[in-house]
Amino acid sequence: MFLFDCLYGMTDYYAKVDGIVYLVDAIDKVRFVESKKEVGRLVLDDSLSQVPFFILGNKIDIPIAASEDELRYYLGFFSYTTRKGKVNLEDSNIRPIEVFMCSIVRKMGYGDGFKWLSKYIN
Ligand SMILES: Nc1nc2c(ncn2[C@@H]2O[C@H](COP(=O)(O)OP(=O)(O)OP(=O)(O)O)[C@@H](O)[C@H]2O)c(=O)[nH]1
Repeated sequence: MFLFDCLYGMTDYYAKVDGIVYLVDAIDKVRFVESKKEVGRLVLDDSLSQVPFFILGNKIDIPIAASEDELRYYLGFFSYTTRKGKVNLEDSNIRPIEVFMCSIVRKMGYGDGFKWLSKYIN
């Protein structure tokens, strides 16, 4: 099961969650503050602490879209992501977390995110 986007009131389902995908509109910069709060809430949720998490910044086909680094910065993940290779989690408490950019209408980018996520799901 994946948690997709912000799903308030779904804590009953958290025990079954294999991965979290949080979709952000990369052109709606005014709402980055709201996204930062929601992402922070999910990241700090103890019941999801081992769950791989990726953020998808959508609409990169539009020139004013935030870049990947901007999104990392605005969501508070600049030095916190685990990068796109696979991290060995066995000897650490690191939780896989990463940012990917995509354009859903152009059908590009999100596949990389799901491939990355699949490395951490048994
Ligand atoms: N150019 C472009 N447009 C997109 C993309 N993804 C969605 N849209 C369009 O953006 C418009 C608004 O859709 P969303 O951004 O999903 O908005 P929403 O979820 O309905 O509304 P909010 O939750 O308020 O953001 C629709 O017309 C979509 O077709 C994309 O990757 N690129």
